[in-house]
Amino acid sequence: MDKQSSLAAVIPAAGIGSRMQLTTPKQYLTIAGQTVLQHSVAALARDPRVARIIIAIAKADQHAQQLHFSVDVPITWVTGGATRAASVAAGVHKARQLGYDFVAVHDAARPCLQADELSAVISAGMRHADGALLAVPVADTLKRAQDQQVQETLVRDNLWRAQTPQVFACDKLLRALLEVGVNNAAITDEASAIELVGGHPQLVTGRSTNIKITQPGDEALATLFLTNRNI
Ligand SMILES: Nc1ccn([C@@H]2O[C@H](COP(=O)(O)OP(=O)(O)OP(=O)(O)O)[C@@H](O)[C@H]2O)c(=O)n1
Ligand SMILES: C[C@](O)(CO)[C@H](O)COP(=O)(O)O
Repeated sequence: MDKQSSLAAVIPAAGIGSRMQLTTPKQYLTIAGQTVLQHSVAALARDPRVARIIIAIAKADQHAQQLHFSVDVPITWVTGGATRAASVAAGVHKARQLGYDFVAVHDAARPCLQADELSAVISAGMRHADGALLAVPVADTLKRAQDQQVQETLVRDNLWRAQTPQVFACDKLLRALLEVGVNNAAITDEASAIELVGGHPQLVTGRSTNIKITQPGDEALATLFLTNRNI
């Protein structure tokens, strides 16, 4: 019988959240009774295929050790890097060291992920050679501007907003991240690293409720989504 493929989740949680303009990094904000990171960990632990959760935190982090995670999945901590891609690479490297075949990378700052979204992207990512990511088709009319004056309206056909989780074979993702370089500003997500080495990850339609807490006000929206699961 074939060995069953194993999957670890990797959570980049080493950012400072500068756009939120808070003194505490956004992953440690408490919303709906738990920190944003605890919500994200709980969301990932809901899929039985997630065998371990690897969390990349900043070297000087003083918040993570104070948190309790009520999940059955083992948690491993690694030190993140100066960029999101460097933090992800540290987590994927650990996943490979521990013998996992696949990784599901999920931003600490996306606490509203739902179980069916996670399940769909894991299935697609383990099936497609170039992996898969959750994404939402662009619904608004798009303008390119200069000095806040419209220069042109873009054709929005086939444009998607990338989210996480993004699911790839460990070896493939690690090789791509190292080849394109973790300090490369073009690498804003895992799929972009795979694209730059010639891959075509599969898009899995998610929901707009899977927001990334990025700017002031996003935490109120996330609270609303977490407390009203029928939205
Ligand atoms: N060096 C970094 C930078 C970001 N992240 C993580 O990547 C996710 C998404 O990044 P982003 O929203 O850009 O977070 P920050 O970099 O913290 O925010 P900002 O850009 O506003 O400073 C977050 O969970 C963040 O903690 C990370 O692990 N390591
Ligand atoms: C990975 C990501 O969340 C997908 O939308 C996003 O690319 C992170 O980007 P940011 O520039 O760090 O906000």
